[in-house]
Amino acid sequence: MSVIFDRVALIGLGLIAGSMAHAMREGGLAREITGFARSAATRDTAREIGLCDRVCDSVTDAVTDADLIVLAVPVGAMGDVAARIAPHLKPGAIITDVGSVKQDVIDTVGPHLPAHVHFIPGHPLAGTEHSGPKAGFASLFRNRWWLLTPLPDTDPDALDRLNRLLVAMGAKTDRMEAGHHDLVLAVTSHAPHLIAYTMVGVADHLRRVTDEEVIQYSAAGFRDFTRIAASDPTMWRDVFLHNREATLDILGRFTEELFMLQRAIRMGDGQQLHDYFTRTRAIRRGIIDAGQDTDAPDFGRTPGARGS
Ligand SMILES: NC(=O)c1ccc[n+]([C@@H]2O[C@H](COP(=O)([O-])OP(=O)(O)OC[C@H]3O[C@@H](n4cnc5c(N)ncnc54)[C@H](O)[C@@H]3O)[C@@H](O)[C@H]2O)c1
Ligand SMILES: O=C(O)C(=O)C[C@]1(C(=O)O)C=C[C@@H](O)C=C1
Repeated sequence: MSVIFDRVALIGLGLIAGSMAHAMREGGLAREITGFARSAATRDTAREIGLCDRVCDSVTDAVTDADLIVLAVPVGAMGDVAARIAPHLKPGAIITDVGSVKQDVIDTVGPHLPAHVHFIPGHPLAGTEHSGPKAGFASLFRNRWWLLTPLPDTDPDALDRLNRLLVAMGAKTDRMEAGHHDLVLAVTSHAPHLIAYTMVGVADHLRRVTDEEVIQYSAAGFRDFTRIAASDPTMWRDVFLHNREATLDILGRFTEELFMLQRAIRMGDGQQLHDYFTRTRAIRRGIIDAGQDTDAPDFGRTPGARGS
């Protein structure tokens, strides 16, 4: 692999930035990686494990002379970070983010950035329930989608260069309109996380009645919920606050379906339950047949260039 960016600045040194650092180093994709995180403890840990070539104590130092700046902080912090770094950005620099929500990030980051940089919002559809500088690993993005939501006037050369980096880190890339992205992710990621949080909350209430049995005998389905419900509280608070409308839309639909199934159970309508589960099984099999079993199904993405 060859160098794609001379200097990359990672702002926020958690799971996603850390995984990018490992993947870029493994592939020799950047000549120098600088990093900054808000908390001194996180910066110290990042230094201890040698996550970046240079961990800076100020965000200004981290972005000065950077060719690529990656905003990898919770969605609610993106606007503030953009405002702080804006005066220090090199002309021609590319700024991307990895936030799980796109329209809100465009609305809060975009207005701070000078006209002489290229802002290309993005979102890797890859993660774990772990967070922090020690959570990252080089293969996180391998064979996973990385969606880009470029603005209409985005410079094609800048887009191509960023795309090359993402593909070199192992990702499959696609483009999507930001509002559409937020609706798709509300279905495939945001609402499912809220449902997992709720289910674990219900089990926690029940535990007070049944003592330890809920935990001791937890079956595979519930264990999957607990894994997801262990995800970072700040990140997920911000996702729901900043993708509010799409999430509420999907939760409204979810509640209607749940009531319908609840009624079928109450009425003993086995046929309705069986038909419903047959349809959902076909969806799962369709995902596997399409080779997407590790990622989100295609909910009518807008057509766009694929990176791989
Ligand atoms: N975790 C996932 O599964 C996942 C997947 C895809 C995208 N994302 C998105 O990536 C972003 C980062 O998530 P993560 O999982 O790496 O989180 P993380 O909690 O592991 O890391 C976040 C980092 O940001 C730092 N930070 C927080 N506020 C800051 C601020 N104001 N200025 C500077 N640094 C600040 C924290 O110190 C921490 O180092 C989020 O926007 C999230 O929505 C997460
Ligand atoms: O695998 C997980 O733990 C995840 O939740 C990752 C996951 C998701 O698939 O929903 C979570 C949030 C993101 O923005 C992208 C990916």
